Amino acid sequence: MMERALPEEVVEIARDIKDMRIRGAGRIARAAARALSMAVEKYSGDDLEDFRRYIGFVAEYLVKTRPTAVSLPNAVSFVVNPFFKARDLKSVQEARRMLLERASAFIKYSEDALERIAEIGSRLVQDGDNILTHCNSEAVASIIRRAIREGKNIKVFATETRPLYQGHITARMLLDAGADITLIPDSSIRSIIRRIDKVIVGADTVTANGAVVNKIGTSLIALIAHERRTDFYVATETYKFSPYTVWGEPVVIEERAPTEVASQEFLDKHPKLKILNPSFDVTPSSYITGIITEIGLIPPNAALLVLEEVYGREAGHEPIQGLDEGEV
Ligand SMILES: O=C(COP(=O)(O)O)[C@H](O)[C@H](O)COP(=O)(O)O
Repeated sequence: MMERALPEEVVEIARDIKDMRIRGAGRIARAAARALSMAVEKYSGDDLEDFRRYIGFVAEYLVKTRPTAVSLPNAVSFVVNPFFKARDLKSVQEARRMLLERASAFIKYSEDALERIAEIGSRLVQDGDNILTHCNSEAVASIIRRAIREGKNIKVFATETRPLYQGHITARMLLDAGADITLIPDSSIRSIIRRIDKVIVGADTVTANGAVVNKIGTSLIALIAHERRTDFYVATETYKFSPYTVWGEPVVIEERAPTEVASQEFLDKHPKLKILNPSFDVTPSSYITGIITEIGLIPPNAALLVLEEVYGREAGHEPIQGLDEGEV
């Protein structure tokens, strides 16, 4: 792989994604689209072949920041694939325009999708509902905000979401929206579930067979909800459906640093101690009541149909084009 200097703004966004200053699958996807725009704007040459290699390099660099949320490679593919497929481009200028248009189209799509999800999701929320959520999902937050705006009197229970406490972000966000919100320890779900009418969580990846990959602990909540016959919904944009899983490519579960679980001091004191810190888990489709997307409320078993709808006959596997071309 050829190393090449990247604009500082692109490096900074990649670093923010890696270190989770930008986090959540939707925000990560939009940040990647923004980073691609910046990379395009900062390119100063006029050699189309060199520009192709440069964009391929930036695309791969961005995709490598975090492995689990398919929204990231899907956003990058949405922006760069038409460019790599276009055989009639005559100048860098023309290519630049195309990429910038695709990047802003993705960002707009993503923002509009959240509004649609809010609209569709809030129809499921009844006045008086107690809703449980896990981690921090802007798709879920958009539904809850909308339900509150519609005058529904609801209570929200948010898990802390250890080890990084994304539940605190959810609590802050929803307090700002005027929600009645209660923060609960992750381990309290089984004793609290009897008070819950609906669980709504976000997604990092939805597989072709309707399983949902989301923050670690999600599958345990789904299991407990299933045991008690409590509805368990997933709110997600369709660009979190993974075309890569159609032919069985596994979803890589991110393993994060041991220091997120125990302090360096504690680890130094106990050098034989092992730590496992998987960041996501997989909830099987049989525990999921429905998936709330911008194209409608779908049964998890229809995930493959959504992939066909979004990717057409390319749903099998559309890798980011250009990444295996030449030296990139
Ligand atoms: O699991 C997480 C975030 O994990 P992390 O904090 O490790 O990124 C969220 O539930 C999904 O990304 C959906 O979020 P959104 O609906 O905002 O895309």
